[in-house]
Amino acid sequence: MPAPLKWTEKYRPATLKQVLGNGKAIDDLREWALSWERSEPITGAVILYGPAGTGKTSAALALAHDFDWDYIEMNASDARTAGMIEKIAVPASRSQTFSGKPRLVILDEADNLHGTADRGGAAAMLRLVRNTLQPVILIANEYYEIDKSLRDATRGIQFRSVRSTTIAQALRAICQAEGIDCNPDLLVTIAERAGGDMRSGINDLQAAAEGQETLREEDLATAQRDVKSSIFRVLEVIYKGNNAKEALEASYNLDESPEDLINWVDENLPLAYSGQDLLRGFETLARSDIFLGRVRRRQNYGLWRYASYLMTGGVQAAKKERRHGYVAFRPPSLWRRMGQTRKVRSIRDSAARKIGRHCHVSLAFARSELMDFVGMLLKDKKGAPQLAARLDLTAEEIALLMGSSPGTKKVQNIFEEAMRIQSREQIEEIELAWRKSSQPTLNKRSDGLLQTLSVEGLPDDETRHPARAPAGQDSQSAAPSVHRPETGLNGPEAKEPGRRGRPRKTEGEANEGKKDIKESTFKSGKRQKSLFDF
Ligand SMILES: Nc1ncnc2c1ncn2[C@@H]1O[C@H](COP(=O)(O)OP(=O)(O)OP(=O)(O)O)[C@@H](O)[C@H]1O
Repeated sequence: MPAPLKWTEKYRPATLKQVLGNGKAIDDLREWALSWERSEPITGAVILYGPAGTGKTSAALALAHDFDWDYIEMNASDARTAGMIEKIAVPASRSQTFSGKPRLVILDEADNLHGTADRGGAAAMLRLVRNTLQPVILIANEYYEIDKSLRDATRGIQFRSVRSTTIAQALRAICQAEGIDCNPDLLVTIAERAGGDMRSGINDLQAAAEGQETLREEDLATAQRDVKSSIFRVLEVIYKGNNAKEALEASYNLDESPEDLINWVDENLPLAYSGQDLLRGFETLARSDIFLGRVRRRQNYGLWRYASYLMTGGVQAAKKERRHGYVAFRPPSLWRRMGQTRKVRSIRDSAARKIGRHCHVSLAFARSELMDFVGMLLKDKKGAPQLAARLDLTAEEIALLMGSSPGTKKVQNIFEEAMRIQSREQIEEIELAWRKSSQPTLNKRSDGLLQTLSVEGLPDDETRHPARAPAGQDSQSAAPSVHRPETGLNGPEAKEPGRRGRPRKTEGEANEGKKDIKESTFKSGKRQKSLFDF
């Protein structure tokens, strides 16, 4: 059964007028857009910043709708940010649309670059906003987490928490649309609890009211209790309760997979148990881990059930001695350690994946046998850019393979030259496609021609062009969405439920996006020079 549509998506404002509150921010945004319409832009880019759930992303999307602009949207916090900004957002920001109207470039989570120490991404974003020929909107929660140079090059527009009366008004409208009879006092309670976060208010209302004819106080209380079913409460039930079924059921409401939950139980077991209880507890946990291993090896998720029984009810049953007193639970230290090296590991794996794909060997083989070899090849000044272009390496990957830092001139030169090689190849492909085409005039039947070109005309060299690469693990997450007003792709289904910020795309959606990128590339065919003029 498909997951029910989140009300936050169902009722996402379609126009700027529908974005409630933050009148000054909306006026500033509109004024900036009008300056672009007059071709006298106040600034190339603006940063919409402020607390979560206050309508920043909605306002950016609504702006594109109101002005009938194409838009391309990317999540800037992705590990491959620098490369994707250079390859997708920069060309999009420097090329004209077929209609001649501006194309809005939206980069969500622009402040997360700093957190992931992605200096390459920050530098790419700075280049983007300084050289853009198209309007760019950066979205962030923390203005001061964004590099100062980036702040100086843009205009900041602040979004503030939404007033509870405004949230209550939105909740009332949703209740009416859903045909639910809602007591206004209850709506005010939900709105006040939301603390200025409209998304949170709408989510709370949905949790309490969906499927009901009338919203009652008890529904609200139950929904609140469910929300509070946090990992700490589940740990409490496991270690302190004496009903195995209850321990298992408590874990059902958690937003954690058994793979994550076992780390929590493992970390906190020595804090909660001692002596023989601790020994038995770890024995049970070890058995649970065996099932998790089988799930991973066989991809048989049915076995999660046994792993979950053992790590919740099983661990609870291992306790013979009743314990009292407060235990300060803590998150798994394994995660803390892994978090410190996660970035490096993800760069290493993504480089190995690209090498493996190109050499037709497994990721493991590429990692253990070929990485050093490729590193050596990259030290050859002449061949390095060509190799980096073939493998589609990012600056971080080149640096890792060469054992240097991404900021060094050597690495930057290879990366930039590789980008130029890729761009040249793209132009050649486009020219080839044009030559192949039997209908060279754009004016007549241009849409059909563009369709033909984008679907059939291009040789599909997946390895060189990540925008067209097969939706592997990494390309999936970084794939941007390109939208044209007439395609109607910007519907509510575009966002994955339950995820903050922009959605990760499914394979199908990512491929859809890639086809659109091709189309919009061709739509700007008239201005190919600027499109590839890095
Ligand atoms: N000002 C608003 N008016 C109407 N609806 C809103 C408003 N703010 C948020 N919402 C609702 O909350 C949802 C999430 O809002 P949105 O994604 O625009 O928030 P955001 O400020 O970009 O949050 P984040 O910083 O977490 O990305 C929207 O889909 C919409 O349903």
